Amino acid sequence: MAVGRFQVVGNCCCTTASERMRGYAYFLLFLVVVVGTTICWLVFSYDAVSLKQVPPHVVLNDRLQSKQVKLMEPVRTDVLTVTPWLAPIVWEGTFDPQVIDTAFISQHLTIATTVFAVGKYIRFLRDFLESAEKHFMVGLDVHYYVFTDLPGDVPDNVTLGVGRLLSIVKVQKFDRWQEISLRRMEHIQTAIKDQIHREAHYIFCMDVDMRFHGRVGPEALGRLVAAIHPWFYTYTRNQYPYERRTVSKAYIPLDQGDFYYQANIFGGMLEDIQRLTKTCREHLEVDKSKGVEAVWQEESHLNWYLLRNKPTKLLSPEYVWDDAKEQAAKEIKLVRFSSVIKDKEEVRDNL
Ligand SMILES: CC(=O)N[C@H]1[C@@H](OP(=O)(O)OP(=O)(O)OC[C@H]2O[C@@H](n3ccc(=O)[nH]c3=O)[C@H](O)[C@@H]2O)O[C@H](CO)[C@H](O)[C@@H]1O
Ligand SMILES: [Mn+2]
Repeated sequence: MAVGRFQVVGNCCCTTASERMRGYAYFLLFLVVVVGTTICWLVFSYDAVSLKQVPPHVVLNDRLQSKQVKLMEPVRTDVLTVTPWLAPIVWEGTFDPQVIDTAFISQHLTIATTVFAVGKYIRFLRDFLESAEKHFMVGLDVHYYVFTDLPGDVPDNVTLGVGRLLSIVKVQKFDRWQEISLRRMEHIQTAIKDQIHREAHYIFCMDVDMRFHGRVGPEALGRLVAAIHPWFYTYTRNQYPYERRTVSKAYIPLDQGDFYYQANIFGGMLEDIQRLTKTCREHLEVDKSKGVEAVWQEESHLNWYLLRNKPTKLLSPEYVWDDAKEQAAKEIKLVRFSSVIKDKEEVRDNL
């Protein structure tokens, strides 16, 4: 009896406990669904409302006097001006600066511009900024984000135009220049997420050892914008300096590739550059965990990304020339932005 009573009591207890357990499980499930839905809603609605909206169309005043375009008279016959996926390639002569300015300047756009000046590279910053003030997105609001380990050395007497401002973001200095260069993807991604997505419509990310010589205006704006490297544009794809080791996430086989893009300038809308920097950062981390560094660091990963995510606008080598190229080729009617010649051994801590 005692055993039976225990059994009865035991069974009775078991039934009650399992019902209670089931009830508890349902409650937990309900809680997970409610909390999960709320978090998803918060994340997605936050992104949707916080990203600055860009007006979708070019709106022009019909009284603007612009030269008539003629369908049978192409403006450039010496170079490719559109890709097979119908993205324009911007060259001198392919756009009317007045039309572009009229269309964009009235939209009150803010262009975030990231530039890293870490260690001795701080010496390039003044020329970069002064020349940018003369030629970069003139008439638009520009917010420079200077990433540096030396905030006190950022020149404080560069005169910025109306609507243009500069913020300093302190970063640590890594020993190897390659690490400083490739870590930019991580810093840019974090900065977009934490701050820039609320403040700007577009973002451009640039090297600091550069100088503007000519107009780089809103003709360069687009969802995803990349510049064609000035050294390799006559090469065949199997000669491009892509990463060729299969062990790297940046690997591109010899029979693939559109253009070789230079990482000195890329940009676009915040959402697009957020995705690009996140992917490159993750791939750089995977490589690092395997002890691999792509041949041209973040530039190799950028090229991998742009092969799968085609740029919506391409900048011709006018937009990323190199002072070390002795003579500009005849197809380059105007050098707009160019790498300065630097003493690599002097400015870098390692080879
Ligand atoms: C001709 C050539 O060799 N080009 C490659 C080289 O470009 P670059 O020679 O243009 O690289 P770089 O020395 O300019 O470094 C890239 C950028 O990182 C920042 N920085 C770098 C080092 C440093 O100590 N402090 C600092 O602030 C700075 O903004 C600089 O402009 O390397 C790049 C990055 O991997 C790309 O692979 C380029 O294709
Ligand atoms: Mn550079």
